[in-house]
Amino acid sequence: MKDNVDEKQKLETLFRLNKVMVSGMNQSHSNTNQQPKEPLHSQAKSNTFTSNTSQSTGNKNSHNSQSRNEGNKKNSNKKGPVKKELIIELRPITLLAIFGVPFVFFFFFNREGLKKEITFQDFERDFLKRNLVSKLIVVNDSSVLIGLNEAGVSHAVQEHVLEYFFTIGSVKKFEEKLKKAQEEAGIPEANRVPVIYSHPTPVMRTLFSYLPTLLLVGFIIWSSKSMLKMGGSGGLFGQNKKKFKKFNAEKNVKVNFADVAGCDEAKEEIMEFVKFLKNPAKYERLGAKIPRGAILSGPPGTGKTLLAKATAGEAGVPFYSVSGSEFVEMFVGVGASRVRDLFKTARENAPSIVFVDEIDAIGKSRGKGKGMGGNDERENTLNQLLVEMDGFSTSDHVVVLAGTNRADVLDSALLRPGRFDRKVYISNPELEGRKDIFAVHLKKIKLADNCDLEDLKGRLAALTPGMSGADIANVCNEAALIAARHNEESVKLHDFEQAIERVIAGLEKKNKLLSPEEKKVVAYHEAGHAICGWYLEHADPLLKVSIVPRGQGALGYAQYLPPDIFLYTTKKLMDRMTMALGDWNYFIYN
Ligand SMILES: Nc1ncnc2c1ncn2[C@@H]1O[C@H](COP(=O)(O)OP(=O)(O)OP(=O)(O)O)[C@@H](O)[C@H]1O
Repeated sequence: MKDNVDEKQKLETLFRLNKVMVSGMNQSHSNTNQQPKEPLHSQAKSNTFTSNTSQSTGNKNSHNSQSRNEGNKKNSNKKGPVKKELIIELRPITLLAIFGVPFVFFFFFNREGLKKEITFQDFERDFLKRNLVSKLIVVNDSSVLIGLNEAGVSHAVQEHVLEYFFTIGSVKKFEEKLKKAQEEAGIPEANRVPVIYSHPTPVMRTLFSYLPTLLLVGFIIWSSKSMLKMGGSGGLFGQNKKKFKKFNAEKNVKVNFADVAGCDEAKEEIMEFVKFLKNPAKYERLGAKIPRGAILSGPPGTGKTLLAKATAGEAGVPFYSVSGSEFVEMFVGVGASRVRDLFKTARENAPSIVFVDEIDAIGKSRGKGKGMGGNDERENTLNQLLVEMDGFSTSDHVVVLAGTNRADVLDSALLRPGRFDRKVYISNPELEGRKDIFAVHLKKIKLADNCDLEDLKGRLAALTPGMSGADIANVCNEAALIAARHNEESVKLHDFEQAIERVIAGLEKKNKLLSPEEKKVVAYHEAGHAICGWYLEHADPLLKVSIVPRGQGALGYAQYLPPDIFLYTTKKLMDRMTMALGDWNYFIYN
């Protein structure tokens, strides 16, 4: 019995909640002209499809509310304090605190079970004629929700139903049927049931309509945060200063000209800048203008960066270096901004040297590749560089050096006098140059006692024709590594020879086992080269033949010592070709 009462109370509560929900729904979705602040039933009255004058409607409204109040009073007399308590509990805060979670659960998951579909005839007989209806809500022009008055609620509670509804074919027919039914029931026009038209948007549909926007906003926030984490950038639309400042700054450069060997002519050219930076007054007094900058070009590893750094070290000025490729970012304007920032810093710390490595990354001739996706951002960066170089006078005491392997592709605007007016070419070192470079790098290596430095550097220089300064530095380092691998106390000539082989031909492939037959073929092949080299008068002297596989694909190799010459006679070229084609296998197998 007690359970039954509880159940009823719960259901009544639900009715109240349902009423609040429905009234909220009406206020937001009804296609009528209701005033949102008016009580629900009086709002509804203004939407009856019976045609009344506005004055009479107002009267009817007050009449209805009055009768409703009376009804309320009667009902409250019947049910007493229970009903009053229920009304008090419907205050929003109380509602949220006490019924929030169960209500949400109940409303979303259990509502369906408490709905009851009836026919129009049922509605007419059980609700309309018994005067249980307070209003009718036509939802999406397809179904009609029955709004119950207090008596109706009691009826529904007894039936354990939260909502009654019936479906309709068309609104027009429904209206006609309702009108007829009300006439038959003898309901006076003034008391006819108000009809509200509602087109609620399902929660999920609303959510889905906002989903793309929410995803986009989420993505922007996420990418902003992750870029911030990745270092320096202030997000997708907010590149911050940190990222622009991406250049190396060395205030106290330790490298000087003694560390750069084998490029005396280049050093001489650059020396002028050093003298200017050390004593600018001497030049300015005579009205001389010192060149703004120099392009250092040449094959990779010939010491261009080293020379630029040594210039700063020699002059005792700060050195700001950046790679051309670092200017180019996916964001428009970042490159130009970095150039501005770089030059601003250099000017603030003048006298100073700015070095742009791989300047061809931004300094390529403009206009090429237009229409095929030419890189405007690169051009913007280059333009900014040109502007900056024009913008400072020699009195700024900033020298700009740039390194490139491709001076031939540079924009002519860069090379005109007043910008990079000096062009310094640094080639691979020749025998004497290699000796000097070996001397620089051998200084740092612990040599065996029986190694004479003069003799060693001569030998090594002879063994390394065509090598760049970087190759030579690599050979010295490899030799030290090999000696360490063999637990030697010092580095010997043998270690250097192994290092040179490794740098020239690649790593020895110990696992690549050749069959005796294969070894024989490789041996004949290499012997062919060797014998040609040995007997031909103008061929390069042969140094070594090996059938130990090395590197990616070589099964053996023959090493020669070509002299540092620039002109080849016909005889020399013929002998070279004979030696290259001197594959003895041909004679053996044919
Ligand atoms: N002339 C040289 N004297 C002494 N060391 C050298 C010389 N040239 C190159 N090296 C060695 O090679 C290393 C690499 O040289 P560097 O970076 O200056 O070459 P680069 O010409 O700028 O190369 P890239 O064109 O690839 O930028 C140097 O750190 C140095 O150890």
